[in-house]
Amino acid sequence: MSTFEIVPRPSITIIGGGPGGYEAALVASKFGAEVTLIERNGIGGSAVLTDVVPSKTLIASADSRRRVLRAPSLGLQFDAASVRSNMELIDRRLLRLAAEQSEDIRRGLQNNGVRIMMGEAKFVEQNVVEVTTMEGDVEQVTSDAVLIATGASPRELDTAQPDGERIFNWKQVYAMDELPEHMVVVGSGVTGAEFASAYQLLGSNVTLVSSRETLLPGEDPDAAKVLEDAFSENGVNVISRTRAEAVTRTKDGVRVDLTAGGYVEGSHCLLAVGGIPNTSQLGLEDIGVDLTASGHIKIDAVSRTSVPGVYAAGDCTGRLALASVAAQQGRIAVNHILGDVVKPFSRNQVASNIFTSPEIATVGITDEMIATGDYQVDEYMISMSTNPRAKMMNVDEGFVKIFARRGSGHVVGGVIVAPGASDLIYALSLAVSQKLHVDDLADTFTIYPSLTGTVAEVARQLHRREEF
Ligand SMILES: Cc1cc2nc3c(=O)[nH]c(=O)nc-3n(C[C@H](O)[C@H](O)[C@H](O)COP(=O)(O)OP(=O)(O)OC[C@H]3O[C@@H](n4cnc5c(N)ncnc54)[C@H](O)[C@@H]3O)c2cc1C
Ligand SMILES: NC(=O)c1ccc[n+]([C@@H]2O[C@H](COP(=O)([O-])OP(=O)(O)OC[C@H]3O[C@@H](n4cnc5c(N)ncnc54)[C@H](O)[C@@H]3O)[C@@H](O)[C@H]2O)c1
Repeated sequence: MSTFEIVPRPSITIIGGGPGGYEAALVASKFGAEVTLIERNGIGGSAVLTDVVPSKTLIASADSRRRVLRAPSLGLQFDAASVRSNMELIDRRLLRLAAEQSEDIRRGLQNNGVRIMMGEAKFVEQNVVEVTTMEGDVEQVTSDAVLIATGASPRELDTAQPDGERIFNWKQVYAMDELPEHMVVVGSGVTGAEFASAYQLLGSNVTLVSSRETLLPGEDPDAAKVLEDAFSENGVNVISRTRAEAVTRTKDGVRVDLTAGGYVEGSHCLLAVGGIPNTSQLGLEDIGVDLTASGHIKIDAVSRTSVPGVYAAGDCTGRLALASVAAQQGRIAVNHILGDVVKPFSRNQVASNIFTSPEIATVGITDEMIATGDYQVDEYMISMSTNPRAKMMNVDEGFVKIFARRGSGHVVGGVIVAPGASDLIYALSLAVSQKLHVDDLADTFTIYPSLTGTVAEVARQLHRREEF
């Protein structure tokens, strides 16, 4: 007799086909659950179709142009004026990549036996979800548990309505025939900073309207400073401590009125003023799911909502809006539903990367958390400009910083600002998740010459000699 004959096959309904939903669906179906995934737009979610994949593909083109234009400093000679960004080709490529990835995920789900329903879902009861399909048919799905992974949408300002021609939100920006002559980016969070960096590197003039004193509020201040210097050096015009009051079309472009007075004109405007959770049309109030004041779904560390059997993951929960976090929360929910070993979600181990030039990667405890006084750490930072490989590559900006628990010497966090920081951070991420000691990092072989040499060097500086 097989296990499935003894234990009934649990059924799980998942609303939303982004990383929070599709990762959970894959894990659940592999472990024998009967899974229905409902998606109203496209499999892969916003992450694959409009947010992560297109923006990072755009940035890959921008970064290639940056490297080509820097090549003369390495002794290469060519006509730099001919290195132009063809937006039509760039946008076509990134949309194709996004569509292909969506299709890969759809195939993977189907191969694993997940039932995919394309349509809009809402709760009827806590274990009954009603789906209105693309064709207008209505069907009810009843299951043992429901996972909500409905993501978020761009926040809109009444006085700055995107029209998809000159005024964009981040989902609309990939339909341009020509490189914007002057892109005004509103919002200096991660989205605004990444797009400002990308369009400048592609060859646009860029103005960034920042409501704060510094760029990247909440991120590592040393890293934000490196980016501010890079923007200043590259000619990105940052207007700080003012908000965009209104954005309107002019004859040839856009005009952005500022709350501090005055205005800035450009050819195009990109609004990057944050997101709002997709939680309002789901019938959550009817079944008693608790929401925060901002409309996010309240969950605990194993992704449970206030209603038994209803779980939530990803951007709709407002806990670190990252694709990797959404996927982990979804996997945790499934493990909990299926009664498997569950490791609760821990903010203190999350790694993230800001894909500007240079990249900014962070893991574990942050400067902001240390400032609360809850964590006692020793920290050390070395500039990348001292690294031999960086010199060979003509990299003169960036650093490695490590936080070690004071007294024990265990690595609890770190920041890497460098080209390829998104890959370099893995060593620190492993150290944080496996509770390695700074001496473990220091004693691990690195390649000479390599950027990771600086990771080991920072760890060596944090070594404490035992007193005899
Ligand atoms: C410009 C940009 C760049 C980003 N880059 C990165 C990055 O590089 N790395 C990173 O980790 N994160 C990045 N993020 C964040 C990342 O996109 C999100 O954290 C991630 O998409 C969250 O995944 P999710 O599954 O919660 O939601 P989503 O990816 O938004 O998927 C939710 C899905 O649910 C569907 N849905 C909603 N309501 C319903 C309903 N009622 N019925 C059926 N379906 C519904 C939606 O159509 C959507 O497809 C970026 C965000 C932005 C805006
Ligand atoms: N590489 C990545 O992993 C990546 C990339 C993009 C976004 N994200 C995630 O998505 C989430 C959202 O980031 P975001 O940058 O889209 O939103 P955000 O809410 O973090 O930043 C929006 C910024 O716009 C400002 N703002 C609001 N109204 C304004 C106005 N009228 N004028 C000027 N500024 C205004 C806000 O003060 C805020 O600083 C973050 O958690 C981020 O981590 C991740």
